[in-house]
Amino acid sequence: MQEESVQTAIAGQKLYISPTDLIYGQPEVPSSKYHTLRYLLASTLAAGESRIVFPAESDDSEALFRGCRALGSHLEWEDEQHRALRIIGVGRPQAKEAVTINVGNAGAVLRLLLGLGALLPEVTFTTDHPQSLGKRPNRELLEALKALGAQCSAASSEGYLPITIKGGKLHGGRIGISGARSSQYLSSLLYLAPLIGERVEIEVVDGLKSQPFVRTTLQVLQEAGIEIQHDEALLHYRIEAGQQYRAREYVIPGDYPSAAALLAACAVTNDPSSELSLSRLRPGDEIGEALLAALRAMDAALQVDGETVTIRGGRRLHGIELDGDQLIDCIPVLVALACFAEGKSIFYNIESLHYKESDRINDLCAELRRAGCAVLPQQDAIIVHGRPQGVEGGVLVDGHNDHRLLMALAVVALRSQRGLTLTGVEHIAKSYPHFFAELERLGVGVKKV
Ligand SMILES: O=C(O)C1=C[C@@H](OP(=O)(O)O)[C@@H](O)[C@H](O)C1
Ligand SMILES: C=C(OP(=O)(O)O)C(=O)O
Repeated sequence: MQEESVQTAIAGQKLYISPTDLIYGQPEVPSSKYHTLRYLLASTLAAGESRIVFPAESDDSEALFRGCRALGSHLEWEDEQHRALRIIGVGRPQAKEAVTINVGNAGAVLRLLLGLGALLPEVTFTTDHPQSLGKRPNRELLEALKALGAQCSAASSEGYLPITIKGGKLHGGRIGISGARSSQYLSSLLYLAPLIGERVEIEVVDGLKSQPFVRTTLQVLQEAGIEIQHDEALLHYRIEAGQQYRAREYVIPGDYPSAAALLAACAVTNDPSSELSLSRLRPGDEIGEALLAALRAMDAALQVDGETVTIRGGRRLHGIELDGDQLIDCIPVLVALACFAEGKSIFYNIESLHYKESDRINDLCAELRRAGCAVLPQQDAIIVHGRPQGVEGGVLVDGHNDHRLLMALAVVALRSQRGLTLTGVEHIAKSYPHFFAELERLGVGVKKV
């Protein structure tokens, strides 16, 4: 078996992650994927020049850049280090001819662009990830767009890609949208509604999952000068016509779900000298606060100083009961951490994890069990029986096209006796291309196999 050191994870390669007792350093946390998406779209929809400092760089960002350009905006890096992006926005999306957008594996990018794409005469959305994004539903959103006057056709009745929308002439009115499987459908309609030219009223039916993302959407829309009236429960919205997105400068904070993987990686290590310090983590972020509270509840050694979060290893962790809907993208790494906590953990209210890049309940549990963890998948929960003594490992585990599963499996490898070999590692690039290289810099043995 030939082994060499890792720089980037490429297709077809496997990575062996060693058991590791000690990690140490100040890793650079990637920029927030949630804010990059929202600020870039707001800038695309504003007439004039906007500037975005520290946009996320990842496969999802590349898909977003392609989408913004297809809507008619001009994007340009300000400097060679890619610290800031200048965007000349279009005001209202424009295209003379039919356009095609490859949205990669980026669910939120797809969903938010589906809404805005309905302002174009004809747009087709495709994916080069048919096994992942190609199997995620869009039906409810397409039905809402039809109710606003768009013609939509999809590869299946569930609204799978490829999807073609013939739009252009939309009308307002009162529409319903399901919030049961994804909040992204609602966010999509909230971005579109101000540009329709008539008042739109939206009623969320079936409850609303992932509410923190809707609050982030509303916050960004407000910063962009868009007024949305809504109730406290986030179920009813009224959006008046005649509004315009405002061009401005935005600064992207650090990404909490990426930070969650690093924090869990440190918390799982046995040596009390393990320590990571992460910066650019904005205090007060709803998902961030939920993440820190969950780690504290497990008794991880955390210290917060302004935008810097420091964590140490070598602690006996405790099992938790957690409503996972408040920090849905952080659940896989928290489940991985709970595999080494004392006692039982229950992650509940997580049914929407079935509809992510993989089935993050069944696929995650299958791989964790292979590694030696005691986890039980349920329809809307994961139950973990912690094994503080560690797990055997020494097997091949697969990421199921899913960056968050890869991060979770890497965390487990650190506390295994024989390490884990990960397949499908290239999918890490969806949100955190340098994750494995960063682990290696922090002291983890990461080898291409
Ligand atoms: O709006 C967003 O930016 C996102 C919403 C969430 O999806 P759901 O609303 O489908 O849970 C989340 O999982 C995704 O990574 C990003
Ligand atoms: C679910 C995720 O992303 P998306 O829905 O944007 O594909 C994620 O990043 O964990």
